[in-house]
Amino acid sequence: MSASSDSLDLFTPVFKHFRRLSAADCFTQAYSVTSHPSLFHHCPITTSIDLDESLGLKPISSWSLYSCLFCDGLYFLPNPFTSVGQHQWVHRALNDYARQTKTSVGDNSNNEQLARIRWATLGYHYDWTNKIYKDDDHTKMPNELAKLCQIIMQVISSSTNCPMMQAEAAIVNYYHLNSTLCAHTDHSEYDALTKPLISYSFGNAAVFLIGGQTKAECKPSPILLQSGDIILMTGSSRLCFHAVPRILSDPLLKEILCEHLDDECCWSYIHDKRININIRQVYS
Ligand SMILES: O=C(O)CCC(=O)C(=O)O
Ligand SMILES: [Fe+2]
Repeated sequence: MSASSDSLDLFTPVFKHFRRLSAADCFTQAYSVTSHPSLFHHCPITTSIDLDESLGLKPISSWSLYSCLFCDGLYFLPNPFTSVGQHQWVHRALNDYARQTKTSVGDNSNNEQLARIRWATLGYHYDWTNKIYKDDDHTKMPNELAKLCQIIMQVISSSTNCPMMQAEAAIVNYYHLNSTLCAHTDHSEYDALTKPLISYSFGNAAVFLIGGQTKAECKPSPILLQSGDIILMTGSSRLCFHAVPRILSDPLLKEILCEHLDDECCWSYIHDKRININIRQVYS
């Protein structure tokens, strides 16, 4: 008897493929603008905004924005951060976000717990057990994170037909080199289909897989995410299955953060980790 289309899983075999692949082959097989230019469509940026220095961004005139031709509604903004900026965001994720809020290792992480931390939540806290947000479980969204989200949204939505979004909840994911994130969809936000989700990567590289709204719809596509890269999921991509099968030690990381190697604490953490910060609007 053949598998019904509902039970057909085109996602897991690709996840397993990238789990097993050599790091060198992951770097070449996962899509980037340089390795697979025909899969990315350049979207000219038409806006100019004065940037607050605390955001650690390069001038907008130097950014390149792409829509991903392999996934409708997915946008890719290769690293718009300065190396000082990337360091600042890693520093905030470790020294502020991991210590002040709810995390996988309790509310007040010390240095030993920091090594074990897997996630932190900010703004409306995600309840992982019940897969909901509660309107009475909320801490302040850090100002600089809300500001960063607003600038990125303004640039992308003025250059595409992507709607704006308010930063109401953030999940910070802390990955070791052998960590994975299983296939899932992010559908707990009230207006998930019309409010985009922004996702920032810092530290080592990752293979990010994005497929269809069911695992049977299509094979997932692999994207290479490196330090500073931003993706935005809107439209139909917002509800697509995605996963991180692989974290890759990035030989360029030392060079990117080299000016800041005197910050021993940050480097000793990030040299074999990846940090992902993703931002959502919870309520409509
Ligand atoms: O680490 C990533 O790039 C993805 C994280 C993610 O999908 C999530 O937290 O929902
Ligand atoms: Fe997700």
